[in-house]
Amino acid sequence: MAEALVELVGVEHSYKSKGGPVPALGPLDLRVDPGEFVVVVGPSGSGKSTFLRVVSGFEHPSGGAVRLLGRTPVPGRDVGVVFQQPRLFPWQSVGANIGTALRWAGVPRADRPQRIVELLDQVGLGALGPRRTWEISGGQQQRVAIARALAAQPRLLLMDEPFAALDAMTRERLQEDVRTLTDDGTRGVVFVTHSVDEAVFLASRIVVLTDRPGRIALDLPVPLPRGAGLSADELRGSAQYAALRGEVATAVRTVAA
Ligand SMILES: Nc1ncnc2c1ncn2[C@@H]1O[C@H](COP(=O)(O)OP(=O)(O)OP(=O)(O)O)[C@@H](O)[C@H]1O
Repeated sequence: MAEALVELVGVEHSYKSKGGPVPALGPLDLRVDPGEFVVVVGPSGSGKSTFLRVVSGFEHPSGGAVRLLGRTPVPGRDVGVVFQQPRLFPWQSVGANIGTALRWAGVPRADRPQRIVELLDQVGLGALGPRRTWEISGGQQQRVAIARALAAQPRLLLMDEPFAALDAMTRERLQEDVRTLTDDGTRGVVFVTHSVDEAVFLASRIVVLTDRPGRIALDLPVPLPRGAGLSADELRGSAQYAALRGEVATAVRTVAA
């Protein structure tokens, strides 16, 4: 079996507070392999963000072991992270924002201009490199954030409700693009959302968390077609999509009750 991108064994996390520890996550076991698009869905406060912080290494778990590509995670290495807000540098152009991410990733200066063009193309921003970040829309800013996360060519991309602040049309367009990120089978995505629709559309596998502390209530493969062929509208309109949507929505309602 190929090396796991993510391996969690008995992972749990509690926050310290004046009233004593607040159990937020686990214990849970999870393995994510290359080519998987895992969407973690759960009610508000179920530990979804905690889960991503633990996987990325920004938070050290209170118990259990986290392995990213077989090693203890180091924040900022191995993974690309996209947050709800794009967090761009407003004093830099769109291209320079991506250039900075390439510099952090250790890409030689001479190679950066070509990589900036490629990354802008990949996220559908073609000619917008010279623009300032405030001269582009919210959806375009989030595309820049995705390009920055892809700059280091990470095997694993972590996304924490990245489209929550966007209008419905922009969100759907970005979902269609992001859905293809695992198509070549080398990369994995772990995506957190509270939207069942978003989960069913994006995921190759859905993990439903229980109410706090978040444990795995349901771990469900999503057999919807991926890659070229079916249009997004056909997919969303299919009977299989509706059935899965119903199953996941029921699971989320049950754990939140
Ligand atoms: N720094 C902290 N100190 C104490 N408790 C915390 C802290 N951060 C989060 N929590 C608690 O841990 C639980 C999990 O929080 P987390 O942010 O991971 O949930 P979430 O599923 O991402 O929520 P949402 O969907 O509302 O963003 C929550 O009940 C929250 O109140």
